[in-house]
Amino acid sequence: MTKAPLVIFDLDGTLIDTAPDLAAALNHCLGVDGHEADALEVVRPHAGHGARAMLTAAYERRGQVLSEPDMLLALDRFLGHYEAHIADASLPYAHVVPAMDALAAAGSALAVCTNKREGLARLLLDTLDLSVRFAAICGADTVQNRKPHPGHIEETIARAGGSRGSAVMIGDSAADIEAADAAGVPSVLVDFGYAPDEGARRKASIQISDYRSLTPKLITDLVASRA
Ligand SMILES: O=C(O)COP(=O)(O)O
Ligand SMILES: [Mg+2]
Repeated sequence: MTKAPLVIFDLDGTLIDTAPDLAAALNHCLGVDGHEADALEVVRPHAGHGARAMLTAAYERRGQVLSEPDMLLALDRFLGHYEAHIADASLPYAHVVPAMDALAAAGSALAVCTNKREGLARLLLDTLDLSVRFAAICGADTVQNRKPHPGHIEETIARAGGSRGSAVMIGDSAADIEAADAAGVPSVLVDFGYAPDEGARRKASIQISDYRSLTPKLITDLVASRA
């Protein structure tokens, strides 16, 4: 029997616009070190690559390289602030909640596959009252190898009780699209996320600019294209 479609969402830059709270955590660290805050638009392109990448880029902009011990201290400070303010300003992208409602009503299961730590992903989704929608929430530390490794998507599918032949990955970055490609799963690139590079655009099965395009028919067509 063919399984119901499983729609797997990346989190940062795909399902939730987390950049404002990530930028606030970064600016907290910069402030402690006596630096001026960065504007959200400067930080946004780095927001999908994790705290270490955001800190590295911010100090690079100031001509500085943090030593590993200083980086570990900054990471601790960043994550402490972020956890305490995880959904002060983070919100689901426009139209994604009705799109998930329609997918679920049409029989699709939903899951999250994120390079955020699972605990932070769950805290964010709990705070926004979204966790119950997902058959699985699979973070970077849930698996041995995170995206772009295909194992991250394969483990998400297994935990959600889905199958590779009926799964579709929705993401905003090359890591999402490459992981899907390597797992043999069709992918949808959202072009409003944090890091849609050229390679991701080429490799994605399709691109969307608006969640009103993410219909049950689009998902069944993508699944059928791999059958
Ligand atoms: O936190 C990160 O590194 C990126 O998270 P994402 O995989 O949900 O975009
Ligand atoms: Mg992302």
